[in-house]
Amino acid sequence: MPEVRNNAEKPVDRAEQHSRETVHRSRIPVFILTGFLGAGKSTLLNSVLRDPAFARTAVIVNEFGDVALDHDLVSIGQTQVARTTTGCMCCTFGSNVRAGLHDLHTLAAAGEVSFERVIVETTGLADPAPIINDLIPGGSPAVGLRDHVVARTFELAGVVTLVDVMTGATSIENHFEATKQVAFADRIVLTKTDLLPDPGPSPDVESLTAMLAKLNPSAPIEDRMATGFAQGRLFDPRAYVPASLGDDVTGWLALDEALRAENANAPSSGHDDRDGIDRHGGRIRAFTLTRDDPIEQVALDKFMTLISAAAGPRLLRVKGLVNLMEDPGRPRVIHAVQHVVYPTLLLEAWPSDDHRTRLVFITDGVDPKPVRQLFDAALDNRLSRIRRLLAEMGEGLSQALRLSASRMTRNAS
Ligand SMILES: Nc1nc2c(ncn2[C@@H]2O[C@H](COP(=O)(O)OP(=O)(O)OP(=O)(O)O)[C@@H](O)[C@H]2O)c(=O)[nH]1
Repeated sequence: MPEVRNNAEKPVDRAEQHSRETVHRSRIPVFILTGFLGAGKSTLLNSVLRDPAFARTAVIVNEFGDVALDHDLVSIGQTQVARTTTGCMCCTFGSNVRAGLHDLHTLAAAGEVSFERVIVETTGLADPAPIINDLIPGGSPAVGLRDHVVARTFELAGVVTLVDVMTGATSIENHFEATKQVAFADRIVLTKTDLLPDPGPSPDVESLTAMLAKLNPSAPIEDRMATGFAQGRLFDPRAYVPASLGDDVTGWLALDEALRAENANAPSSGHDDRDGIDRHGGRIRAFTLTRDDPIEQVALDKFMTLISAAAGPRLLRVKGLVNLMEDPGRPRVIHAVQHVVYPTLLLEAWPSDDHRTRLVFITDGVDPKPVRQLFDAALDNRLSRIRRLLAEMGEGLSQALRLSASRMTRNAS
């Protein structure tokens, strides 16, 4: 197990002090739980929600793309309440975190629910700036009664960022969203240290920790797998003070406001294009593969192996519920994060009436069409078609890689 130290003594003391203060708050604390795709947000959230101390917790889960799956994968207890929002929260104009909070407030005012904290799980691709701006005094201006109600009722109390030790460094190097998630954190948690090949100090984790400390010198860094790690403490109410996180953070918040103001003033083309800002550079795609009939385990395994070999790190995330022919009453949950395919989990029952196989893909520059074709060919065991598609995908992907490399070279010169 790597030794992960708190990287800055003074700010840790300050953060601890905030946590210990008995603050009589008039507003409900809201925590942002973020981290790049597959970092382990839902896993940690599920674990926290099982703690009786978190019985009065409301959850907002935001998902990239149109198909919500996390609401089936985040298990809430009887007294907890969850809301799912689809469409990337950071790209939605006037981010819909305020809409979600207002919805919770309305339910609470009607006496239908009661909660003492809210945890917002962002998409793995979220740029935290617009979400934070919607929740802090002096951030995005309140437009209308709804925003005023939210500002009077809720306050941002912390930003917890998870970093996967297997893929964290690559994600930070390749995706600016991952960098910003780290920089905006007031708590950082390393996940998946149990997957490291050797117990004991790891040079990779040490260099990742140094990278994180450089991006964010004040947030304490903890290891989710370390003895004594207290996940509940991550959600101790405290004051979230962006200015204490450095100039980059305050600059990004200001830039976000300017971007939103510019977008709001842009003339409408009639296509409602002011509804959102694509902050992910147009390359990131989310799509879903579905199958009505149960599928064979062997076909599923074949497809997952082929697609992860063909698309490699451009396959940012796959998650899904699978209806297996061998055991149709109990869905399998599958997860892949970049090149890492995780062991399949078994659910004892379907979480809803929808028993179709649904696989959500988030990719970087990978066209959905050949992925769909490969899925169909693998499930129907059409070997010659699989071979042809793989050859075409290989060529298509290497062309895409060459293009983006030449674009990067042009931009750099
Ligand atoms: N071994 C190990 N696996 C983990 C850990 N945390 C998460 N996982 C696994 O990593 C995969 C992704 O975890 P999730 O919790 O779904 O990740 P996420 O951040 O919610 O994913 P997105 O919402 O898609 O960004 C799942 O297979 C988890 O079981 C960990 O600390 N150790």
